[in-house]
Amino acid sequence: MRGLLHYPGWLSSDEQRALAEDVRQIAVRAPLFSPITPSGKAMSVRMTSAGRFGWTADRQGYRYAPAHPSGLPWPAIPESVLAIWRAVVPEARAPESCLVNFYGPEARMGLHQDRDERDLSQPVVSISLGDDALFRIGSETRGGPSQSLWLRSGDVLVMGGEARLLHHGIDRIAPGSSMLLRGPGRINLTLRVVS
Ligand SMILES: O=C(O)CCC(=O)C(=O)O
Ligand SMILES: [Fe+2]
Repeated sequence: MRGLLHYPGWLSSDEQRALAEDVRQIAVRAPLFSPITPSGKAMSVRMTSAGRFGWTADRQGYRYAPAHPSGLPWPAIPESVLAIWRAVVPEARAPESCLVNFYGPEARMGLHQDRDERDLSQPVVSISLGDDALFRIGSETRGGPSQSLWLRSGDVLVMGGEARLLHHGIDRIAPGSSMLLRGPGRINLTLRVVS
C-alpha cells in the first residue's frame, strides 16, 4: 500500500520500557479519559495527549483542544517520542500533538479517517506498545476493500502521502500477548502536525 510504511520492531525492549514510563508520566499530569462520541456513546479506548494540541471528543464533536478536559495544559511531547518522529519522517514539520490511546482487553477503534488536521500533506506516525493489535486499513472511500496487519509492541507505522486519508481502525487487541505494560492492554501513540 503506497504511503503506508510499517517498521516492525523499530524500538528495542529498553526503548519500549523507557517510552512506557514516559507515557505513565504524561498520564499523571493529564489523566486518561473516555471521549464521548457526538452520538453520546463513550469510546472504548481511553485517551489523553501531549503537545500543543490534544484530540478530544464530546457531544459537540471531534476537535483539537489546547487543554485537557481538567483545564490544565497538555504536557510536552517527550524527547524520546520526538526522536522517533525525526528518524522516520525527517522531512516533516515538527509534530504538534501526541495522542495517547489506551486499549483495555475489550477496546477497539472503528474505521475512520484522520482528517481533523489542517495540512494533510503532513504524515501521521503511530507507535505501538504492549499487546498486539489487529489493525485494518482500507480505502479513502468508506466501505472499500481493506487489509489487516498485526501491530506489535515496538512497531512504528507511518501513514503519509497516498495512505494519509485511508480509512483505518483497530478490530481487536490480543490481551496478554506482551509483558511490557503492568497488565493487559495496549498503548498507541499517534503524532501529528495539526495547525
Ligand atoms: O491504535 C492505533 O493503532 C490507531 C489509532 C488511530 O487510528 C487514531 O488514533 O487515529
Ligand atoms: Fe486514526
